[in-house]
Amino acid sequence: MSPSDRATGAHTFQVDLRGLVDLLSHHLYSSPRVYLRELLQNAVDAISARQAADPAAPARITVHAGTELTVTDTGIGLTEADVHTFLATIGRSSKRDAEGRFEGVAGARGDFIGQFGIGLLACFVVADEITVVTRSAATPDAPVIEWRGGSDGRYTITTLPSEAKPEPGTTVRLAPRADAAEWTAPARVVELARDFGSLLRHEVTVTDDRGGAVRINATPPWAARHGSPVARREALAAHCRSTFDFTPLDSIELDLPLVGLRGVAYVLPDAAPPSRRAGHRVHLKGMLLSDQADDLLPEWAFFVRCVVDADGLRPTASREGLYADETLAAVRDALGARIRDWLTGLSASDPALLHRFIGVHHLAVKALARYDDELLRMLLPWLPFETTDGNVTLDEFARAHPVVLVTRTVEEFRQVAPIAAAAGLGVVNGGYTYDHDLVHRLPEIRPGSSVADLDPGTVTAHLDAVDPAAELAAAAFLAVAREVVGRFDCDVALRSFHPTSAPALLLDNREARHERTRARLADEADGLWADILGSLRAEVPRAQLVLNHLNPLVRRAASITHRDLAVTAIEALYGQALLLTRRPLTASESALLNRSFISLLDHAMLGHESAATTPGPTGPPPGPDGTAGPHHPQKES
Ligand SMILES: Nc1ncnc2c1ncn2[C@@H]1O[C@H](COP(=O)(O)OP(=O)(O)OP(=O)(O)O)[C@@H](O)[C@H]1O
Repeated sequence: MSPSDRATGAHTFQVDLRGLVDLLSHHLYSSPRVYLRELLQNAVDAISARQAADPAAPARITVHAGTELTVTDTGIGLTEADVHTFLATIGRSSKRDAEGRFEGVAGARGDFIGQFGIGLLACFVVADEITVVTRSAATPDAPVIEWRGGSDGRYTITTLPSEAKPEPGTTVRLAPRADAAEWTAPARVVELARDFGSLLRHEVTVTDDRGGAVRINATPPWAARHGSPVARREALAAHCRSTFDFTPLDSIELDLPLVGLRGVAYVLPDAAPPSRRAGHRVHLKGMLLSDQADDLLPEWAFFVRCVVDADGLRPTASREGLYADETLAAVRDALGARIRDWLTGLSASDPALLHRFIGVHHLAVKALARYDDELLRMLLPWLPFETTDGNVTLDEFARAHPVVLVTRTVEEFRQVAPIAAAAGLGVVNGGYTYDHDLVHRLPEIRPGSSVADLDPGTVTAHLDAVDPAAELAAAAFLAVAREVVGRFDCDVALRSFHPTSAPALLLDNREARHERTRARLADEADGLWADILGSLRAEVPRAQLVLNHLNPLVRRAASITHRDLAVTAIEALYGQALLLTRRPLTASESALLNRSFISLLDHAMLGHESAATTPGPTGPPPGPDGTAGPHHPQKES
């Protein structure tokens, strides 16, 4: 402390080494498995440092999984002074200088994976002691040094005879604790080494006590030479199968030289829900950083899973995620553009594949096309929509229908589609996610086509009016009908339409229903609430019950003169049309259905009883009180 420090009362932080080692080694990483990643990474960096000065230097990493675990490299090694400086100082790294710049030729070339000077501590998750035996390649006459470090922060340094390590390089040795033995068992070590190191650029081998040796890395398929484009495609598909366990619909090669990125985006063969973002495997300089990276691609690209290896992206300190900086944002945009290009290029290069792709991923494409004019122009004609002509593309549909009508909800579509189709109208179901918006953009892509929202008025206008005499004959019945359904804010019209088997059509839409509910609440409420709801009141939109004059049942109903039966008939027709809309019913609608059903049953049984008691088919059925009468009076249920 300087005199001036004393004067101002300045002090220096003290570090409790045990606590720090515990924090970094146990709490920074998500799983003990990372110990092997840190050891492999140090070995790779040591080889890069040696090769920067001597490109012909050997480049081998051997992991031995036996009673002890060792990782041996042919890298740069350390002198005794290096050991004190780098191994024994937490946060000090030979790969960066005091200003945080990468050190030396290898550092300048961006060859190093490590940078924080804390990685070795990950070994304390599985062992209480780390032993490093090292011989420097940079200082050939430097002795072999053994460093032993404990998780309590103590370390010793011993000079060993030259035979202890005849060649330059480093061996790190761990004696796993009993409770961590599962992480160093040979089979587990092979699995971990494959997972982390499959793309490492130096030879990595795992050996065991029985003399077994497994090579865990090979040239990735995108960097290897292939005999033909077909062989290349097959090699990529095989890589996808072994990495992700699916056969891709296609493989999109990724290459961004500016950040030294190469890899592949594999197109999922099945639809993935947009909410489930696919985890990508991101390697930095060959070493796996994450198998669940979700910020590598734009959100819309949820139909691919990537494997990439990049030099220019930065890891977070736990080395389990990508550091969210401008480079990552630029990489995300560039990879997004690449995937978009693949998609747009497909329509020219492989329409059959595009069809298969759209069959599986049309939701993703629709989501994407809403914000991307070029893609929309390219792909809208290919996208399937539910229409009155079946499941067809918009292009096909627009060719057959100069005016494309679109519903806002699936429910409206279900309701009017058969009748509209019979009346020659072309209707698209706009009720599914994105579809309504997309259909409305059709005129931008197909000049001359026109799109309109389907409303009840449009449908009714296309249904044939009945002749005035028939209308007049049905006037009494229609008056009862208007009175009965008027209570539900519904009008009644008599029209002729196909199919003749449909007795009635209820034209209604969700907005109108909401508006009616609001108006009813305003009527029921009092005080301030009624004023507020009342001030919102617009003209209350009414639904429309269209009775089909071509339907034999409706014709017979139209001639009913008995009021009670007419009420039951209209309630039954309205109830049936209501059910066909497939929307939830209100309490009063359910009560109406119930009532009409019971009344009809009553009428049917009455007819049956009268047939049994009355001789001759022409006699009128008796009333409920036993008196003869043409019809049974309506009963309230
Ligand atoms: N196998 C090795 N060969 C040579 N030097 C090594 C080896 N392993 C570790 N070192 C030295 O020990 C230092 C500390 O290693 P450590 O793994 O803790 O951090 P790092 O690799 O520098 O950075 P990071 O925390 O990002 O992994 C390294 O900078 C390096 O100088």
